[in-house]
Amino acid sequence: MLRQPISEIKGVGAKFQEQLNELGLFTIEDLLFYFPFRYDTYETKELTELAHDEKATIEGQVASEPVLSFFGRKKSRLTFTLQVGQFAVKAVMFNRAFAKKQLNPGDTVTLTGKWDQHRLQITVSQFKKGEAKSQEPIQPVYTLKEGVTLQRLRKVIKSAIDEYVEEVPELLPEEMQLSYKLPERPKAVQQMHYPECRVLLKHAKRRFIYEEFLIFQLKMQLLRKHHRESTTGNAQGYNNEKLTDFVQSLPFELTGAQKRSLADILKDMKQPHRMNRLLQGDVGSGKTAVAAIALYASITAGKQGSLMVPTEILAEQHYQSLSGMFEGIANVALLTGSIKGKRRQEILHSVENGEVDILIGTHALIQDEVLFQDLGFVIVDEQHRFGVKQRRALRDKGLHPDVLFMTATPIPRTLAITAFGDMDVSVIDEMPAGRKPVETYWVKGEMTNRVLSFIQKEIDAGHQAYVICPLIEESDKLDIQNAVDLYHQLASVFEPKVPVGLMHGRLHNDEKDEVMQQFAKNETKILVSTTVVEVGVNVPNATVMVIYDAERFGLSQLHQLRGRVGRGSDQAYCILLADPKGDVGKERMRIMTETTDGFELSEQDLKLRGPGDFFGKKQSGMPEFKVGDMVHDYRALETARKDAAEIILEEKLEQDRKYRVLKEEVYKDKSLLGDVLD
Ligand SMILES: Nc1ncnc2c1ncn2[C@@H]1O[C@H](COP(=O)(O)OP(=O)(O)OP(=O)(O)O)[C@@H](O)[C@H]1O
Repeated sequence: MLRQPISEIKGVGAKFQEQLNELGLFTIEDLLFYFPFRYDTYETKELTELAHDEKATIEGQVASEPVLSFFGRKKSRLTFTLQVGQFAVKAVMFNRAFAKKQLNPGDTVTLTGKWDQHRLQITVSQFKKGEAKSQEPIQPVYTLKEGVTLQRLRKVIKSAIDEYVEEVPELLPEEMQLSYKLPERPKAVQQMHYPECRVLLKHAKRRFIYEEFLIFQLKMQLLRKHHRESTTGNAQGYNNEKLTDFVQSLPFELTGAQKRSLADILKDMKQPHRMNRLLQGDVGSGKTAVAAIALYASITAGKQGSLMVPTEILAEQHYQSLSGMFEGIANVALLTGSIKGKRRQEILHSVENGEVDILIGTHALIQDEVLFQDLGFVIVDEQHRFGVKQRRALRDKGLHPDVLFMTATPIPRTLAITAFGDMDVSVIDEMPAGRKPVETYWVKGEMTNRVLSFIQKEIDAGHQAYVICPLIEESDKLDIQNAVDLYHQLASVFEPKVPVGLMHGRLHNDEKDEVMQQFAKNETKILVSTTVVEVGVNVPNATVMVIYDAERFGLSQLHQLRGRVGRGSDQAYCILLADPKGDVGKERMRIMTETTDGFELSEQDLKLRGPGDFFGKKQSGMPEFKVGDMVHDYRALETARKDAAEIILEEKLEQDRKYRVLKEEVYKDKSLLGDVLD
């Protein structure tokens, strides 16, 4: 019955039906689940608690004879004084001349309207004689379209509820409803539209938030399961002994979190299905170390591995460090867009004939000409910078390579489990021992000289510094000009005693290599750079990070930049040079100085910017929820995720009749039925 068209409802004629259709409302069910986006409450408050310029409801006694005046054509204004406790409030009503007769001095009335705190004035949009208590306290407000007024929509929804709400099917089995104390579905629908009180509304919302998240999680996890079962993958029989030797040869002991992540990865490798895992960890937490070990494991299984990174600088850096690590035990090669001609052909050839064990590179790795002999393992660093297509292209090069995505961007867990609900996630939530949090200071532009002498002091102590110049998004030309200017400026202050290097995106690759090498070898002491050093660059001797015009960066980016220092055991410093104008800018600077925890920071960033902005709109691919909010309702999201996992593990949708309705709802999504994965 709920699937019947809206026209079945009394009072919905052809025209109204069309207008409702434009709102996406076709069936009675659509209408019942067209929830308000906001609720207006007409609960009275003390005058002192009212917010200026906001809607308010007040109750008081008419204290003066209402004065009616006319202006324009047919327009009128009615004013009177309302005594509210000890305050005399001026009430103004437009175009309600009729009300003059109804309002007599001494009458108790309840007025709703826009409150002007400064003038103690209310511009009335609704009035009612009598005390506030007799008013309906909570009013639903819906998204509307031309021709559909709020009153009309409320009325039709009311009719739909009166006649059909009992037919709304219960999706959740009783045990679930009971354990979370969720109201029954038909009752909850009713409360969403016509809440009797705040508490009941809250429970109704809670119910739909959970339900929405649960269905979403079930879909994501079913996709993941399907993905596993339908891909053959390869069980990689790595050599445990060799692996242990390798881990022991590292100059440090793995942290507990690194060990746990590694165990997750190795377990996936052994499974016959394809690994699809996200390795997430704060900057400098040691993801690359884990990746290297995993790559080695794959090599001991007789496969080739590949590491794909977002910038050439990073590719070069990983190439240097992995070549060192694997010296004598594996053959590492580098392939980037700038390696051309004969050298390129040679590399391509040795990748194809299996001489190369590990290929490191940028997007160049996914080009058609690159063929592997037997690609078993692919690591994609900074995954959200790669499109889905690119990831797939690389994956398709091997038979069924295991894929590990790494991200240094501290995606809040809430978002990770939502956005990547179809992946397994390992988190490195522990820093290597001996790390000291980076001390962060926010200083005004006028203090630049003091900052420069601080840099000098650190250099005297044997350390090095990064100086990041502002990023100008619209123009990387200007960006580079900035870097060049700043470089000259600093060189004139520090050189020749203290050599300064310059890095930016427009440099030739050979030049980039050289600049980076000089800095890594401590030949240059200060590196002036644009944000190209943002990700992954690892020079543990650098202890100072100065960021010019820091207010132009988002929190996550500042954190990434800051992560370039504090990678060794020496105390490191991050200095934010900023003169933010707005509150958000100031707030960002304050947060940066207060926390070095990337996860906390990104949660804060999310609050300041909203989820859409977090990954950048285009890349976001974030699901949209009707009732739930991923940030505020993250606990419900977590619970739903766990419950969904259990339901799937125990095959309740298939086996348990109590889950039949839920199953139908989940499988309404056609993508779960066809072969549409990846
Ligand atoms: N368990 C450990 N103990 C001590 N040092 C470690 C440990 N693991 C990694 N390191 C060192 O810490 C530094 C950062 O590690 P790594 O580059 O693996 O981090 P990351 O998470 O990849 O960093 P980023 O996100 O910034 O790229 C490196 O110099 C590395 O050698």
